[in-house]
Amino acid sequence: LFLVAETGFHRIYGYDDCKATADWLLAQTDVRPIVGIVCGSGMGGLADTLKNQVAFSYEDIPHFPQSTVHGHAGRLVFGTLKGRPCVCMQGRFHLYEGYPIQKITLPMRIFKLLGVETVILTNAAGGLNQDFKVGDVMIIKDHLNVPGFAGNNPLSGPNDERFGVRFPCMSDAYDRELQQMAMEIGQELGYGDFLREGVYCVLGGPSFETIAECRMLHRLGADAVGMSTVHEVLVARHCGMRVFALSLITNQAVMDYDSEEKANHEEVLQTGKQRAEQLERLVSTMVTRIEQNNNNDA
Ligand SMILES: O=P(O)(O)O[C@H]1O[C@H](CO)[C@@H](O)[C@H]1O
Ligand SMILES: Nc1nc2[nH]cnc2c(=O)[nH]1
Repeated sequence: LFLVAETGFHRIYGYDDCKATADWLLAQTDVRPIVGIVCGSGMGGLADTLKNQVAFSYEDIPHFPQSTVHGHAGRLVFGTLKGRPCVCMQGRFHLYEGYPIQKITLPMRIFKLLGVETVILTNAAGGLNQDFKVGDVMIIKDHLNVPGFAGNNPLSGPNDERFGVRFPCMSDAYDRELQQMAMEIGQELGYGDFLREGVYCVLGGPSFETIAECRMLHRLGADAVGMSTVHEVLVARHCGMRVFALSLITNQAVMDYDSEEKANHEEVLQTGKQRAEQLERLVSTMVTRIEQNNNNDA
């Protein structure tokens, strides 16, 4: 019964709710996705590259939250990428939208119950690493979960063993093989000049960081800062899906009191547009190889 318990004002969606939503979706499409993709701010074009689409507006999907942020269309798109069955969130949810953290990550559990094995997460982020430039693509190798330090973790609350263990390991959160694969594909596609790797730090937002905050995060080992992804990674790993994540560096975090730069969402969306095609090619090539990897394993 605790699965439908209330925490404070918010209903927790449990296994049965996630299953009901997954079954509702599966009843309306023949696509059986093995890869789930989440589009970051301004990167929704990725979803448009899926062929043979069956798309659902978030408002029509039982238990699904609604997108409220510009650059997040609010559609769940099923289809194929180079023949491989995928599902793609054209728009994600963020803490600052006011949703309880468990609701932000609900789609990851629905992905799992749809049959998804590998999740590819994308986001827009500010560059803290001084070697990074706007337009760089950072393969995420690790994260700093700042809201988690204060107890704001989507896995808080009763644990349902059908999803995963009470205390999941996170030292292997980002699949090393997939990171390697992305590097190789990036080199093959001629993206070596703007492909990086690094540590992503999540904050609650919606305000962008102060100069002192950027300096602090940089000293703590973060290469990029944003307001998403990490919560999804925690829930995806908890239920045993493989995770690959990347950040598009859409702006330079301001680290210097002499700087005239000001972070803003328009710049974030604009950079997304400029790199859209290359990101789409990188992700779709990865999807092709992920399938091959699984076949090789079999
Ligand atoms: O992380 P995504 O969804 O790409 O969005 C990023 O861009 C927005 C700020 O411009 C924030 O929501 C931040 O998290
Ligand atoms: N927190 C944060 N999120 C972002 N998303 C895109 N750019 C940024 C940034 O500079 N800071």
